[in-house]
Amino acid sequence: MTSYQSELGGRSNVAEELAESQRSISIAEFFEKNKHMLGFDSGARGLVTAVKEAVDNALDATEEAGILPDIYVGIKEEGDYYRVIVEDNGPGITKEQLPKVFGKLLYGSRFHVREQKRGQQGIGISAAVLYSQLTSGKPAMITSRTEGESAAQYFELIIDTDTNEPEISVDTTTTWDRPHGTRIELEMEANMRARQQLHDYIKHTAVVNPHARIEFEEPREQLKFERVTDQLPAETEEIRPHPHGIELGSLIKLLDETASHSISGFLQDEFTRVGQKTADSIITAFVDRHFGREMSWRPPERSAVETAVTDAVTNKSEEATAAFAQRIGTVLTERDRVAHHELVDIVANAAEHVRSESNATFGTAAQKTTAGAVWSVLTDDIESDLSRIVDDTTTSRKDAETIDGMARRIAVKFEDVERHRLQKETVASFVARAAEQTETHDGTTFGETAQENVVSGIWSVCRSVPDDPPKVRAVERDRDTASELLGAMRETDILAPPTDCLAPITETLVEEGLRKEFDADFYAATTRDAEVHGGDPFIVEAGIAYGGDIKSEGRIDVLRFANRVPLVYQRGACATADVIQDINWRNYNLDQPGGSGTPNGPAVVMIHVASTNVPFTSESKDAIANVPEIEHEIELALRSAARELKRYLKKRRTLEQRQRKRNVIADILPTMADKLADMTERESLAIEDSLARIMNNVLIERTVDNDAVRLVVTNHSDSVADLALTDIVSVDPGDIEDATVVEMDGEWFVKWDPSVRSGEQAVIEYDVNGNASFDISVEGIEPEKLSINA
Ligand SMILES: Nc1ncnc2c1ncn2[C@@H]1O[C@H](COP(=O)(O)OP(=O)(O)OP(=O)(O)O)[C@@H](O)[C@H]1O
Repeated sequence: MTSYQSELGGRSNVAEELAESQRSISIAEFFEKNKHMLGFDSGARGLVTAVKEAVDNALDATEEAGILPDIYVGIKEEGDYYRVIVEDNGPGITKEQLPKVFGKLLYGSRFHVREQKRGQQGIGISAAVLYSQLTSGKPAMITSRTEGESAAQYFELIIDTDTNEPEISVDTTTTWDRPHGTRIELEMEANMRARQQLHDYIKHTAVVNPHARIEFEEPREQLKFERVTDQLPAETEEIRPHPHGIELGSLIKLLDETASHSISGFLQDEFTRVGQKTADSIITAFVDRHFGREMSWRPPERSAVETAVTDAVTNKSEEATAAFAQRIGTVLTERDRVAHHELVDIVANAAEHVRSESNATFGTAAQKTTAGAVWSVLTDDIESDLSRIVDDTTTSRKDAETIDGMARRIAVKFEDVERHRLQKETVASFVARAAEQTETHDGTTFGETAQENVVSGIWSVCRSVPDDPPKVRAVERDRDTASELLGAMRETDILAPPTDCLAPITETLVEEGLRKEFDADFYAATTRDAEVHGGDPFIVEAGIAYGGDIKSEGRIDVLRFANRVPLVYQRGACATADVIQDINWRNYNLDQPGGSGTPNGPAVVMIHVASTNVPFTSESKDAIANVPEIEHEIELALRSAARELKRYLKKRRTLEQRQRKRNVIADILPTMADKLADMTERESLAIEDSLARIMNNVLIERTVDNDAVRLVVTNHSDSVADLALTDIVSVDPGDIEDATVVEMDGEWFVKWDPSVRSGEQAVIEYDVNGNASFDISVEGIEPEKLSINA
């Protein structure tokens, strides 16, 4: 860079020279220099990112069109380069859109849409095109066919980085065996060092997209994932922003763009979950913030009110004045408290009342004078009113002197407040100042909680004013007013956003996905209810697989997904990692050396965040940002799945203890039985029967007497046993009462599902002709709780 340091003193020249070298930077130029931001920081990573961007788009496009995805991913070595091919059976892209979709960064259909999609930014696939042209010098080759078109479009293009526009070198038609869809071929400088991540991405994509058929071919390996369901994910709906999640800048932009004039219309038109009632509540809170509320005071004696009115009114007959004064006195003193605007109303209504009764008129000027006079009486002794509020709202016993001191000091501050109309912060500042003065002058502290209580006490008797809220244009023009509206929106209770814009994987499929991928002993899954962050709804799901073939050494594996896309990089920078490390996994019976960090053991944890806008840490969408609302939900989802794991592990431990006990008894019992038989010269005991009784087990016994077979279930446990028994018999047992018999390949499957209560027996009997063999299997009970003598 040119140095201007020697040109001391000639600052204006430096500025001019600098000005000459300043020019705008095209987005494509920017990303050309900052490839890492988009996940193209190395050849190994570039390959994974290119595949990921193209496959995510393929899945989005097919699902949007209601088509079950059929995707081919190929990676081929081409001399020093690699060629990435991704093909889908989606709706295809029109000839007009195609060059921009692939040849222009920040061009896409999802950026402005509040709906759960894999793609968000309109940058992914064009970034892959940019990376490919940068490293290989070759254009992107794209084939696309829309439904019903006789031929497919074929384009070769690069991105002109100066203009961020596509530069088309080939534009022709071609034949293609797919009736509709898109195929993209990119050549790039790359290597297969990230083979593991690539495989993980493809495998895990298949896990959370069981409706997709994915074929994957790379130089060394070929993988095929058949679809396991014909059910497309639930269709998602686009939604408007939620009032709780919007920022001030976005609110002002919406105010600028809306066609509504009133705030009520604006709120109902532009936001989700805002109907007339919610809009009214927001507006009340907005008016409170914008105009303030008016303090209401306890009415004085009726006679004082009447005297004030009589003294204030001139030029009216005595009779009419008395009627006017009486009316005001009656209505006012019937009220618990009265604020300034209420007083004005009371006076106006009294004037109307007197006019209808006696034809005497009290015009606007008379009403104003009257209201002024009554207001003086009403606010004559606000100190004792405030004293009562301070006393009622402070729980710890403050002495009367402190209470009165506070009340007196707050009351003084009302003197300068017109109509006693003020914002809550002003009330708070009055109270804080009064507390300060009380401490200085009386030496008594009035703590923060006590101050807050007094503020709430005063604010709760302040009345909302009837003024109309400002119109949309006025709010949009004034940042402070817009901020007041935003505060009101955030403070109002509003239903959580609808979730039809989200398509969670669902508990069943999370569990099934884990089953497909891991041979474990135990699985648990949770799908949380929707929550909001930044105006966008989101749902967190979590799953745990434990035991079985999962490796037990080292840290547990964590599978992360965002909008059904596996996240394979930046594990440590992800909100999921922070949440996992902060949980005390020892509480859930997992090994966690030192009591913090990722736990050890034979477990895999899966976390899915679905949102209309997943907050990623960067444009490469590798890691979820630390948004507190999302972290909280991740924690709750994980804890819920972990609780099930804990229950399972506890039960397993109990069963293991039970098994150990059984083994010990089973060792001793035969010896004891033999000894006893010897001594008593009786037949030896049926060991299994005794064992079952000692262990409180369910006992299954078969006896065969000549051809008669008797199968008995005795329940020694203290709960009902619902069993599913299958006895495979080598000869035809004929029909059996209470059981079904199915013949298969010369064997008879006797199926019996007895439900046996504690302490009871169930029996079936059948005949076999000749020498039969039996093989029994039992389901519906843990093996540790079962004794079989059959
Ligand atoms: N295979 C495809 N079939 C149909 N349309 C596609 C396909 N690939 C991309 N598109 C269209 O091109 C647009 C741009 O895709 P791109 O990958 O650049 O961005 P995105 O998917 O919207 O967001 P992100 O940058 O987060 O990936 C998409 O929004 C979509 O409208």
